[in-house]
Amino acid sequence: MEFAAVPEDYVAGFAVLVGRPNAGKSTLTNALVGQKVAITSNRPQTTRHTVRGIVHREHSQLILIDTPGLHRPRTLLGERLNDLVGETLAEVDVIGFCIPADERIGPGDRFIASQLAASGSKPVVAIVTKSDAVSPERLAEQLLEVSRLGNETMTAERAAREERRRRQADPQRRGGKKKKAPGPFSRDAGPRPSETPAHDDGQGGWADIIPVSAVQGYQVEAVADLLSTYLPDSPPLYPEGDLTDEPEAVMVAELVREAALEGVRDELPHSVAVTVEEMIEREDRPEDDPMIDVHVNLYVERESQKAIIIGKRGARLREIGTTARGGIEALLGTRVYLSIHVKVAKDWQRDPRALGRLGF
Ligand SMILES: Nc1nc2c(ncn2[C@@H]2O[C@H](COP(=O)(O)OP(=O)(O)OP(=O)(O)O)[C@@H](O)[C@H]2O)c(=O)[nH]1
Repeated sequence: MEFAAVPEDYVAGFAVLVGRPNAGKSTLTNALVGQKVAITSNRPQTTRHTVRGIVHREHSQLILIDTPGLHRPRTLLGERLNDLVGETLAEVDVIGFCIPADERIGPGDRFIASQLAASGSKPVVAIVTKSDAVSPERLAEQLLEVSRLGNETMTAERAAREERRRRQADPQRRGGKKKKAPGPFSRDAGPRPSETPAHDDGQGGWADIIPVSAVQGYQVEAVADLLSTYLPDSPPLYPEGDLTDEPEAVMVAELVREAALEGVRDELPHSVAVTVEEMIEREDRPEDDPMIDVHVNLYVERESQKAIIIGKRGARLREIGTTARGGIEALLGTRVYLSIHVKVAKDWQRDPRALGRLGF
């Protein structure tokens, strides 16, 4: 691409949307990018893989990374998800913390806020999502509560940081005997660089707070503008027109997984995983009507779950296949033959080798 044509004040960089499951991250990503790239569903935690959307503007390029909901780890898989989120936070220029307008701020939000405050070095914009779902009065209240949350978590984190610094500067306060004066390379020599706040927004809380409705398109542009103000001067990082750089196979797997979760009575989002074994163009097809053979494995943890997925005489599995095939055909732009093999992989969530095989 031709960088010489880029305006002098061009900015480009990475943003990540975090928030508890169902907070509206995927829907907002899609609204910002203007095309469906992440997978949305009304079930929590469907977004396992990092899916990027790119917002191209005349003077900016905002690369959005959509992460799974940051949450308290329960299983090894949960821990992996949180690791992934931690790594992503370190790589971005700005963090958008999504908090839905139509739910009270809860322990999940507080947990995430404290994690963000502790990681400390990146500006955090609080985005109050689904603002169409509540009255203006309730929205105003929620904005106040979000601002309060920012003040509480950031202030508490700063106090804790200050306390750590004091303890390190004064060994007696740590309850031990008085030691020799610390040498220059000792841990007691003062605050370590990582404990110095790299970003101080001067407000005691969030870098900014903004309400949005991804569904009604209210303030979507404003969110893109606001996030872009935190990007560094840089030429575009991706050629224009790239909406996602996610490998197709990952999207295909997500489409199958999403279809498999729809309509399942019990919430089993962590018990289903999908791998794409093969995607090959079928030979001997007319040139104007190609077809791709897609073979996937759908893993569940128990025989009982396998029975749920397959359904009576295979009825559910056929439905899953039809729904997923529709999405995959739209994605690939050709006809698709989809075959799904349902397999039981016992306790795959707790088995690191199985997790590796499944791409985590
Ligand atoms: N009314 C309204 N509903 C919304 C809006 N944005 C998202 N939703 C709904 O909220 C639900 C969750 O949205 P997602 O975008 O899948 O949420 P998420 O945070 O990506 O969820 P996970 O993938 O589970 O982390 C879906 O049913 C959406 O239709 C909005 O602006 N207004």
